Amino acid sequence: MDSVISARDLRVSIGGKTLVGPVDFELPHGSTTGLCGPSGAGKSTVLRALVDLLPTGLVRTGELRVLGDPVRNGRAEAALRAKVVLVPQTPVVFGGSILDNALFGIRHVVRAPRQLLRERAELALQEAGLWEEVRDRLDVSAQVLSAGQRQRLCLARALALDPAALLLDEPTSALDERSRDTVEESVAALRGHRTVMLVSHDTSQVERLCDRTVHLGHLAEAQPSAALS
Ligand SMILES: Nc1ncnc2c1ncn2[C@@H]1O[C@H](COP(=O)(O)OP(=O)(O)OP(=O)(O)O)[C@@H](O)[C@H]1O
Repeated sequence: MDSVISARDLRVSIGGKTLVGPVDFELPHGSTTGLCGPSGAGKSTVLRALVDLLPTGLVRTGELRVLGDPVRNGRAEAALRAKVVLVPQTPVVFGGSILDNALFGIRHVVRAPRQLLRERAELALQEAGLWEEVRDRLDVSAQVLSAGQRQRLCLARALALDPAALLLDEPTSALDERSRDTVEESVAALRGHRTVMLVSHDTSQVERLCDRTVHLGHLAEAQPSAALS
């Protein structure tokens, strides 16, 4: 078993009609893979299919394996949700403190004393490159954070779960240049020791951050299958 995620003939359909795919790819351990394609090609839908969280009516077909184990459509268990974690395009920041937000995922998944969970959350804030900016105000409301800091807080929340794969959906699309650079630095620091799939419209960003690319084509453009370059 060499790949964290393996997708074979993966499609997403609605009412029997293929909406996205077919696509084949592997995410090797420690790789950073760009998922590219024109608007509407299905990048976000593929990420949602990988975490088995498609909107009602959309159905995944084909083979999906996580750490070698097959994931049945609509039947993923909590364990899978902690192994493959999606960070959505718009950061979801809850009403509590910065620390509460970083703890939000592991608190529900890991049974351990709060102090241990806190240590994991703090390490995740370091890994996400946010620690120096928040270490003195962990108990302050997360609502005070800037857009770039919020995106890195969501990254920390995901990293605290120690996921086998991290799926990032356009993490910088809503950010100004300076915030984009800070988020990019955080993603770049994961390279080689985290397994990441990154959706981005920005081809230069994909070149900067990724070591491989999966291209999704439009069905209408008669691309029979997605290609890995
Ligand atoms: N719940 C849904 N019901 C019907 N069609 C949907 C649904 N969700 C997505 N689609 C369709 O699936 C296709 C892929 O959408 P998706 O958002 O995954 O594309 P994308 O490549 O991420 O686009 P963008 O780059 O613009 O964000 C689109 O044609 C979209 O309209």
